Amino acid sequence: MAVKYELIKTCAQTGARLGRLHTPHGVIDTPTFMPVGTQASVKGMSPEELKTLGAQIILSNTYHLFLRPGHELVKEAGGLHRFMNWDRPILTDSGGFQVFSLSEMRKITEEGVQFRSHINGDKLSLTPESATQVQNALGADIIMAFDECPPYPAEYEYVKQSTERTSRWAERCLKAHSRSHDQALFGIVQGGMHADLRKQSALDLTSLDFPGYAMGGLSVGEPKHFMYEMLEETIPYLPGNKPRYLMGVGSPDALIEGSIRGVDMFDCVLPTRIARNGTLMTSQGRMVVRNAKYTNDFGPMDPECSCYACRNYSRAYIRHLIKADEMFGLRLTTIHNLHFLVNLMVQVREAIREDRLGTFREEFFEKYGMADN
Ligand SMILES: CNc1nc2c(CCNCC3CCCC3)c3nc(N)[nH]c(=O)c3cc2[nH]1
Repeated sequence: MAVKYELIKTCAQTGARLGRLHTPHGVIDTPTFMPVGTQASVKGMSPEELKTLGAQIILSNTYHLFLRPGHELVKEAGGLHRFMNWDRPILTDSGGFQVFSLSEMRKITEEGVQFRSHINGDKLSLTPESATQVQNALGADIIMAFDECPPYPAEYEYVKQSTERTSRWAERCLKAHSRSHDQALFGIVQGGMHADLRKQSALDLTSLDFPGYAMGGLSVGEPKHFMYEMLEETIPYLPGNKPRYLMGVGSPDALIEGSIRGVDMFDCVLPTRIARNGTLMTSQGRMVVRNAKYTNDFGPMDPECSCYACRNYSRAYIRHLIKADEMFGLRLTTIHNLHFLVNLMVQVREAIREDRLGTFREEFFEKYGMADN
């Protein structure tokens, strides 16, 4: 088994678990937050900086790399690890979600999805087979089944048909997956906001015995309590000895709430995306450093943070760089936000080890000010 999940312990206070995910490119401590590098780069970050802030695995994406530069080129370069000089684990998403969030003119059939490139308008298609073959060529350690993420809200009947088709697609991915690359193919549970469809999807996928399972179709605009309810309706039907990945989730409160419910892996573009407009996640809650009130503030962005940006630069300096549209400003805010979430998961793992994640949740929410996150 190329990718193996080792359950270390379950938190006595909650349903959270401490684990280690062994992959051909190294070990990942779980629960883990995975920085997103959509186009084979975590925007503005070097691999060395990512390692310094503690990233153990990063994400990339089939849809984007299929369109540009093309998976054959990445394969010719020796695969994604060589191409981007990242020698730790990589996970690639299968592209289905991005087709729907990025491209126009798309058409979905039993065969797969037809769409126009958002870059040059070319007519393209992705199927369970081709999405799997692209990911095999890219060479990530963990690859995702090709699925449809139903829109939210959506009619029950639509979600039912879509979820059943996603289960048929998952079987086709398994058949197309070439095992020569030592990669692990994870299944993706769908089912919208319907407990019965979530259960059926989980049963369909676990009958195919994947090495890991993602929960998709969430973090699509639904109220957060719907997401948490769907986790509670799904996770009991997933095997305890396999990792669980909640796709597209990464606000601090959701990482804690998801971990409490037994999620092991998270990814989100939030920290890098909000960093690019000068919004920071700090121990005191969110802070917009470009705000005029920081003009003469010569203290660190977050007094409790030990990241490179907070140790060496002031709010006034970073505010100046962002106002002056200096690239270095966005690099510093990105370094901080990624370090904040990676470090949050270090604290979550510590709390699980010491059976106090429920208490940690209360303390964190109190300080972070669970207004908007
Ligand atoms: C933000 N919310 C959200 N994201 C979802 C995503 C994307 C997760 N992030 C992937 C990275 C971002 C670009 C490179 C890889 C989802 N992906 C899939 N395949 N299926 C979902 O149901 C699915 C559902 C998701 N919900």
